[in-house]
Amino acid sequence: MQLSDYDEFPATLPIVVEDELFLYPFMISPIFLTDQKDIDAATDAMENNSLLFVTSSIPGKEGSRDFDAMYRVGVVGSIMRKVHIPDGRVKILFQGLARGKILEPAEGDFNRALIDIVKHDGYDQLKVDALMGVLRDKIKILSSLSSHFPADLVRTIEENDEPNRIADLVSSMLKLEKEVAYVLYIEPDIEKRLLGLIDVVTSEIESAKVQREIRTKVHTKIEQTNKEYFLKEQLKEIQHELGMDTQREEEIAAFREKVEALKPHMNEDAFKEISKQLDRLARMHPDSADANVLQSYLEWVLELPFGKLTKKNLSVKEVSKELDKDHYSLEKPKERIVEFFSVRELAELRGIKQKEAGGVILCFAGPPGVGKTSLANSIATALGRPLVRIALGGLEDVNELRGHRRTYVGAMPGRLVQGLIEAKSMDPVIVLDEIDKVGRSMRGDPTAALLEILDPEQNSKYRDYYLNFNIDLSKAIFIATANDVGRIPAPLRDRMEFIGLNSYTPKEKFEIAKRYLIPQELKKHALKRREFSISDKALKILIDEYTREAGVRNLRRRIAGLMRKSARMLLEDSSKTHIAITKKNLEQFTDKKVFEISLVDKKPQVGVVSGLAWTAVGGDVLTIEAIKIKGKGMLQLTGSLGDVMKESVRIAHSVVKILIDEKKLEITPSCIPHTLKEREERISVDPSEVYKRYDLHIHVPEGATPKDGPSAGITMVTAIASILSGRKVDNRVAMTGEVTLTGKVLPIGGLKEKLIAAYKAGVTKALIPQKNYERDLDDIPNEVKKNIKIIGVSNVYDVLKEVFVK
Ligand SMILES: Nc1ncnc2c1ncn2[C@@H]1O[C@H](COP(=O)(O)OP(=O)(O)OP(=O)(O)O)[C@@H](O)[C@H]1O
Repeated sequence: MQLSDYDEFPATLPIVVEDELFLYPFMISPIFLTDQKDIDAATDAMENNSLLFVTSSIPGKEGSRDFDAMYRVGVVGSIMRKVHIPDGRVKILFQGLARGKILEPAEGDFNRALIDIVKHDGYDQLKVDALMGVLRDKIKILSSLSSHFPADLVRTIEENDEPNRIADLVSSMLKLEKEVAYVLYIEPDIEKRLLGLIDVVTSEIESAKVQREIRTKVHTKIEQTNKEYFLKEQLKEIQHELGMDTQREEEIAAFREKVEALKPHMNEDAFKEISKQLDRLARMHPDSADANVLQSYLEWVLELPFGKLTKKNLSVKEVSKELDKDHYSLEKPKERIVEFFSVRELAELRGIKQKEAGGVILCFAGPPGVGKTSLANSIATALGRPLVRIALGGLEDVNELRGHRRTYVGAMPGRLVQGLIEAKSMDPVIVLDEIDKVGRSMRGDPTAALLEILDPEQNSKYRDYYLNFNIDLSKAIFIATANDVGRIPAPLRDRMEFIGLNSYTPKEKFEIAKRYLIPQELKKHALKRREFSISDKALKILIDEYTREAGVRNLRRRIAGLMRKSARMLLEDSSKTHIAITKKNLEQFTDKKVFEISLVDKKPQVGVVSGLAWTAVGGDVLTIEAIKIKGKGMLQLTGSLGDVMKESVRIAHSVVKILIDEKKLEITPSCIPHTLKEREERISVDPSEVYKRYDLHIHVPEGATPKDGPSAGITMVTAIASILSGRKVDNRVAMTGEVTLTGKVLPIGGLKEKLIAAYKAGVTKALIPQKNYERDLDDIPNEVKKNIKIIGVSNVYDVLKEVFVK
C-alpha cells in the first residue's frame, strides 16, 4: 500500500503505540504488540486495508494507551505482514511512509484519530548542502570510530540528496533518547534539524574517542580473558558434540543415588543438609569455584559409614586373650583393662546404656614406647573393631579436630570424622594419642572440644563444622594415651580412668625382645628363624649400650637394623645360610653406642650427690653439685630450676643450718674460714659461722633441661651438709624425698621409674621416704630389689647416717 492510495488526508487511522522504539518514515521494522488496543488497531488496519499510525509513548508513560500518554507526531505507514505468536503476542512488519500528526482523537474501542501528513518547509538549497556536507564528514569520522555506522549506511547517506530523509536515517542510527529524538523529529525547519544532528554527532565522536582510549588500555587484558572465554566455550561445545557433558549429569545422578541409599541410615538433619548441597551443586556452573567446594564436600560426606557397625558383641575373654598374646608382663595394666571391659560387657548384657554405666574413658599413662598404643591395638583386635589413631600432639588448630567451616579455603572434615571414614565403621576404637600435649600451642579451645567428644551425654550429637550436621560418636570406644598425667587439663582428667605403664627393666626388655620383637621383626623382614640368631649376651649389650629409653621402641629399631643387614648379607653371598650375631661381631652390625643412663661416679666426693628424678620419658639419675665461696651466707641456684625446686633448696639450707646449730652435724674448725685475728689469737669460732661466712652455689647439671618438684629435698640437704661439713658423699647412694622445715621426709611419686633408673645407673643403695617404702615396694621389679639396697628414711638424720663415707 502506498501513501498515494490515500488521496484524502486528513484521514481517520487506527493507532498503535510503541513503548520502546522510535520509528521514522521509510523504515521497515517489526513491532511486537501486546496491548489489546494495539492488537485491535492493527487488526482493523489489516481488515480494512487501511494505513496505520504508529507513534511512541511519552517517556514515563509507557504502557498507557491514553491519548495524553502518546506523542502527537508519529509515522503513517502500512502493515506488510501480521503474525500471531503462540505466547499471545502479535507481530507486525510495519513500513513507515510519511510523518503524520494527530489532529483529533476519534471514537472507538481501540485508538483511532484524525491524522494529517506533516509537510516539510521549504529550504535554502545552498545552506542545506553545506550543512549536509558537514554532517556527512562527521558521520564518516564517527563510522571510523564506532561500529554503529556500517560502511553501506555511510554510502546511502552520500548518495541521497533528500535532507529530511537523511536526517531521519542518521537519527535512527544514533539510537537517541526518545525525548531528544522527538524534538529533532518534529522540527519543521530542516536547517535547524541538521544543525541539531551535527551537534549530536559531534558529541558522539568525542565520546567514541574517549571510549576507544579506555578500550585500548584495557584491551590486552580483555583480549586475554576473551580468548580464554571463547576457548572454554568452544571446548564445551566440542564436549557437548561428543556427548561428554553428560558426564556431569551422571555424576550428580550418582551422588543422588548414593544419598538415597544412605538415607535410611542417616538422621534427618544430615539428609537435609546433604540434599540441599547436592541441589545447589546441580544448579551451579560446573567450572565455578563453589562447585568444586561442594563437589569435594559431597565426596567426603558420602564416604561416611552411616549406620555401619561391626556388630560384634563385647567379650572380655577375647580381650584378655589378645592382650596376653601380644604383650609380655604388664600384669597390672592387663588386669585393669579386663576389669574395665567386664563392666562394659555386664552393662551390655543387662541392657544398661553407656551413659548410665558411667561412661569413663580409659587413659594409658606412661613413658614412650612402653606399649600404650600397642595395648589399644590388641583391644581393637579383640573387639573386632578397626583402630583409628589421632595424634593430638601435632595439632595446631582445634579446627583440625572439629573440621573447618566450608567457607574456609581448603576446608576438610575434622580428624575424628576422617577417622570414621578411614575405619569404615561408626564404632571403631579411637586412640587419642598424647592427650597431655593438647592445648599448649593450639588455637581455639581443645579441652572443650575433647570434653564434648568424650562425654557420652553429648557425643551422640557431635557436630563437625565441615559436615554441618550431627553425627553419633557414642558407639566408638575412646582410649587416650599420655606421658604425663599432670599435664592433662583437669576437666578432662576427671572423665578418665588411668592405667599406668612404667619403664621396663633391662631384663623385661630382654624378654620382650626375645618373645615378641625378634619374632615379629623376622616376619617383617621375610627371614626364617634358622637364618638369623642373636646371642643372649649380644642382646643384653644391645639393650644396655645401644638404647637409652624407657620403652622398647628403639630396641625394636635396632633389631630391625640387624635384620636388614643380615638379609643383605644372605642375598649377596649365597653360600651363607645363617647369620649369627654375637657379642664379638655386634659392633659390625650396629652404629654408635648410646649409653642408656650414665653410670654414677664411684669415687666419693664433697658436695656431689646422686638424686633420683622422674620425667615424662622415664626415670633419671640427677647429679647435684654444691660449692662454697667466701661470702655472707647467700644462696645461688642454677640449672633451670622451677619455683618449687628453688624453694626446696631454701628449705634444705635452713634445715642444715639448724642441724649445725643443734650440733647434729659436726663442723670441725677447719671447715670455717677464720680471720687473721682469730687465727693469731686462736679465738674459737661458733660452728654457725660456717654458713654465715660462705655463700653457696647449687647447680643441677644438664642446665638446659627444666627441672621442678619437691622430691630433690633430701638430696639438697645432703649436698649442702656435705659442702659445709667437708665430708665426702658416697655417690653410689642415690636418694629421693621431699623435706620439711623440721627435717621430716615426705613421700614422692614415680618411685618405680626412679628405682629402675637407679638400677641402670649402677646405684647400690637407694634412700626413699619411709611411707613409699611401706606402700610401693611391691610394685618394684625383683631384679631392682635384688641389686639395690633400698632404705626407708623418715627424717634427715636417717639420711645423713647413710650418705657419708666413713
Ligand atoms: N610388654 C610388651 N610386650 C610386647 N611388646 C611390647 C610391650 N611393650 C611395648 N611393646 C612394643 O613396643 C613398641 C612400642 O610400643 P607402643 O607404640 O605401644 O608405645 P607407646 O607407649 O604407645 O609409645 P608413645 O607414647 O610414644 O606412643 C610396639 O611395637 C610394641 O609392640
